Amino acid sequence: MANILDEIVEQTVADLKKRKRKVTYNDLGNMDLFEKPSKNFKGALQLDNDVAIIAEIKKASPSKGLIRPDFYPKQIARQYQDGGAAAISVLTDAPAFKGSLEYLEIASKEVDIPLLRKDFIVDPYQVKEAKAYGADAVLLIATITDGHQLQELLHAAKEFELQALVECYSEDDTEYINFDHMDILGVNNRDLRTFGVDLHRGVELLQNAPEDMVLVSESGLSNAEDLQFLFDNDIDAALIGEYFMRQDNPGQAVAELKSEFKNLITQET
Ligand SMILES: O=C(O)c1ccccc1NCC(=O)[C@H](O)[C@H](O)COP(=O)(O)O
Repeated sequence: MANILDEIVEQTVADLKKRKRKVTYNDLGNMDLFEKPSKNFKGALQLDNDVAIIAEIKKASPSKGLIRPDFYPKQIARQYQDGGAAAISVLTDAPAFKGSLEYLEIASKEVDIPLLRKDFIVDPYQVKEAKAYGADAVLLIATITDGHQLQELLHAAKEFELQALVECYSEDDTEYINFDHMDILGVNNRDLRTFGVDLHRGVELLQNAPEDMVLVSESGLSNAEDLQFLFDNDIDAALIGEYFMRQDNPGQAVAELKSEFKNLITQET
């Protein structure tokens, strides 16, 4: 059955054709940020006695429409860093999320914490593009690639010194992927047919991962109890977009969430 990802990928492939005509694969290597040394995204997610927060710059989404009308990516990136985010995810898909590669570039020039390009990556060109616009890591969605394509994209990430967060949606994905060539695994808690989120299902799926994998829970997270649940299940990081983007000061919201979570786990021990 076709789902929202099929529609997004179809659009991505069409847009990609146009972008490749404007900026060739070789041209990407001549862009200023291409030479910027990559930061350690994976290392930033491995905190002692804590759940790392990957805060997302997200203007809109297919499930919620426009989320943040007053949208200033430079300010948001700075606030996220000041609020204690371990890393920032930047949505660069334009048609479905009103994102842009420019937001990635802006964030890269503003902050020192690692940046994840969150998009629907199906072509090594997009991996090189991520590097050229200042990303330190890329999101690779297992569901929209076959095993061979995923390996090709992981290889491209390695070539451009980017780390990869491989995202799964269901058991079908975790069953076919080859864990040998990856070290950060995410599960998206969102059901692509209903857009409902189920944190427990996501955490259950992450329990199947090899022991040394860095684990990320994505979508629908919004409070300290959610983080506590992840912490109790040995999940390393939480990727949070909408909740922060709906707050007046997204960075302050990161700081408050971190502090509430700390209080909770202090009570627990
Ligand atoms: O956000 C959506 O509506 C969406 C729909 C279909 C595919 C992906 C989608 N979102 C991308 C993401 O994975 C989220 O932006 C990210 O995990 C943060 O989620 P949230 O905290 O719920 O904004």
